[in-house]
Amino acid sequence: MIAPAAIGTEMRPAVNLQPVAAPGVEPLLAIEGLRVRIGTGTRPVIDGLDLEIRRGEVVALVGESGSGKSLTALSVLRLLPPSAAITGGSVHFGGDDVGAMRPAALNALRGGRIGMIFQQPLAMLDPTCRVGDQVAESLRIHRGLSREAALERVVALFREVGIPAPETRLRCYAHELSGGMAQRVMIAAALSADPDLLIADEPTTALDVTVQAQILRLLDEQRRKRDMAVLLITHDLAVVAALSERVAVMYAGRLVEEGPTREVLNAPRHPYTKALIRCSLLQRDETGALISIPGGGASARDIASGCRFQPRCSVAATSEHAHACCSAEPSLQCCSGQHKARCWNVNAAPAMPVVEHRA
Ligand SMILES: Nc1ncnc2c1ncn2[C@@H]1O[C@H](COP(=O)(O)OP(=O)(O)OP(=O)(O)O)[C@@H](O)[C@H]1O
Repeated sequence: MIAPAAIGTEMRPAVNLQPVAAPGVEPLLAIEGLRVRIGTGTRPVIDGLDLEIRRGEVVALVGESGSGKSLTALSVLRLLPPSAAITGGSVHFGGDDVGAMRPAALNALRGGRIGMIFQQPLAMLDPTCRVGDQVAESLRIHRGLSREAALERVVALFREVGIPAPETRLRCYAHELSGGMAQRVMIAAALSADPDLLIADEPTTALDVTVQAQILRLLDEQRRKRDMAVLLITHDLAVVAALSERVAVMYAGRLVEEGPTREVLNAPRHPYTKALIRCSLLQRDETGALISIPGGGASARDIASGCRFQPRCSVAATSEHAHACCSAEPSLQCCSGQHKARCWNVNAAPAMPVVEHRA
C-alpha cells in the first residue's frame, strides 16, 4: 500500500523487511499470512498474520482481549473451535506444513513437539482422574512408555517442576491442588514429551502474585535448561519484560508492532503499544484520572476501514495531518533493525523510554 502523499517528509517509506531468522536458518515456527474467520463473518478475526519463532527463542504475543492471540495459538495446533476456520496463509513447524499434516502427525505435534499450558489449570485437568495418571497418559502416547515407567517419569517431572512429595501428589485429584500446584502439574505434562516449543496462553493470569512469580521463574528455568522456544501469550507487560526476547503486539487481528522486547518496551513506535504501556504502568493524565485507552473493541469484527486503531488513536485525534493518512491502512514499516510498526506516523512518533527490561 502507498502512503497518502499528505503524510509528509518525516515519514520513512515502507521497506522490505528482513525475515527474523538469519538467512539459511529455518525458523522453528513460521506463520505466514494467517487468516481466520468465525462463522460467516465478513471480516477475518485474524487477518494476514506473519510470525516467526526461532529455536530456543521466547516470543511474547500481547494485545487486548479479542485481538486474536488465543486463536493464533489454536491455529498453530489446528485446534480451532468449530465455528472458526483458517481461510488463508500457512503454518510451518520445523519445516513441516501443519495444514497438510495427517491426524497421526497432528497428534504427535499436539502435546509432543509442541507443549501447551493455559490460563485455568484446574479447568484443564480431568477432575475424575488422578493427576499422575493424566501426565503419565501423555508419556504413554508420546513416548510409548509402559504405565509403570511413565509413572516413574512423572515423579521425576513433578520433582523437577517443584511439586513437593511427588510420590504422594501424583495420587491427588485436581480439586485437591491449589491453583499454583495445578499449574505445575500442567507444566510437567507440557514438558513430558520434551517439546521444541511451549505455547503458554496466559499461564499466570489466574494465580495470585506470589505464585505468579514462582511459575514465571519455573518457566524461565525450564526453557533455558531445555533450550525450548516459548510462545508466551499475555496481557501483562511485566511478564513480557521479564521473560521474552521478542514481542509482537496484536490489535484487531493484525500485528501492529514487533521487535526486540527491550526496544519495543523502551521505545514503542505504535500509538497502541504506547497506550498499552501507559495503562500497564497505571499512569495518570493531567486531570489526575488513570489513563485508559478510549473506546473499546480490539476485535477485527468491530473495525471499519483504514488504520484499525484510528478510532482510538490519540495521534490521529489530535493531528489533522495524521488523521488524513490513517484512512488507509499502513503495512508494517521498519523502524530500525528488526523493530517494525504498522503506523504511518511511525518515524514521526517520539520514543518513550518506560519499562525496565529484565530478561
Ligand atoms: N469460539 C468462538 N466463537 C465465536 N467467536 C470467537 C470464538 N473464539 C474467539 N472468538 C472471537 O475471535 C476474536 C479473537 O478471539 P481470541 O480469543 O483469539 O482473542 P484473545 O486476544 O486471545 O482474547 P483474550 O485475551 O480475551 O483471550 C474475538 O472477536 C472473539 O470474540
